[in-house]
Amino acid sequence: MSTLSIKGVHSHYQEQQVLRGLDLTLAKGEIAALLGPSGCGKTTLLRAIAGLQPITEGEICINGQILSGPDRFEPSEQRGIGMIFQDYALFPHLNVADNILFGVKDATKEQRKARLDEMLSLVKLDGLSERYPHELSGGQQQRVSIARALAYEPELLLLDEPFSNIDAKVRGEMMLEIRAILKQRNVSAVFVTHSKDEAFVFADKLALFKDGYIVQYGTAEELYTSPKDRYVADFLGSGNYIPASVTDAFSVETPLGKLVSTRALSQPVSYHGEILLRPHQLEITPDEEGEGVIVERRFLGNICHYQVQIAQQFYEVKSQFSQLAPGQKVNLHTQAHSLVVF
Ligand SMILES: Nc1ncnc2c1ncn2[C@@H]1O[C@H](COP(=O)(O)OP(=O)(O)OP(=O)(O)O)[C@@H](O)[C@H]1O
Repeated sequence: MSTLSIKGVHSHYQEQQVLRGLDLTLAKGEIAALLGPSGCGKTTLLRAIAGLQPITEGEICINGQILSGPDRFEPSEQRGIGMIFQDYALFPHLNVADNILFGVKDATKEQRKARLDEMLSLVKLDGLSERYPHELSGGQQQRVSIARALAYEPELLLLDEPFSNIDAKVRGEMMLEIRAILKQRNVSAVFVTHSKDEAFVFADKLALFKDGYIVQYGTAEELYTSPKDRYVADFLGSGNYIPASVTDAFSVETPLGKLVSTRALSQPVSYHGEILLRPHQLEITPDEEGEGVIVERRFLGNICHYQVQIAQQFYEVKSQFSQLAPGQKVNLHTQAHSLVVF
């Protein structure tokens, strides 16, 4: 049984429809990222799951129990959900221990002490239980907020842009650390972010939003390698779009010649469209008789980014081969892979 199940959810603010029929399921221990540009409805869905936003159609269930539905609305505090916010929302007048134990009711003094020690060790804050929030770094405050949410043993954890106030240098490490804690406790989580890079690092599945819809839901790899449309493809990374005609179930004819797909194409023979080639999928070889010419080169450390012109078309290429200079004649190739045709 999935921990979280969202079916046909709609929600409005006054007259404005903000969520337009969302479906999403999350298995026990899975982490989903709600990803998309500003104003597309990510936070509204998170609030609806938490019971802080009413829904007008559909249902939201945890472990098969309806929390929001046509005739049901479970109050937020009875949903068994923990929340972690961008600004941590710690109580400034409570020390670390009291912040962490705030939601732990119905427990003896010994149980509370044991839970506190377990949480402090989990988030690596042993010895800091007497400190107040203003005596901690941003990263430490974030860890307290995680300990507080987990101390309450939620079925589901909701995180609203939890890393946006963390210094870029420690952000990556912090994300991996929190992900490891959630995996260790087998806690399911839903996480809101604008950033595909954060979603790639932190989540098992991505729900890409657009104007109140989820355009595609799946693993990062599925969305990256098999995007449903150009919106998904572009959100997850840059790409070259090249005119293409389907010649048989596995190949297309393009200005770069015949390209072969390792997976059957869904379009019929004679379909005219475009194929997506990511910059790293193009290989560049110097060739004085080549059809292409390098018009721009940017050195990025471990790779070089080239812009190559062939006839009227420009191609973005990322290559580990850094010896080429503007003006150099080249050819472009791609290895057989699962081609994406739109
Ligand atoms: N309290 C509110 N009253 C009226 N409209 C709101 C309210 N909160 C959000 N909205 C509107 O609902 C839509 C979705 O907002 P939401 O906050 O869910 O987007 P988001 O994807 O989380 O954006 P962001 O990434 O900027 O936080 C937007 O058009 C927003 O203007």
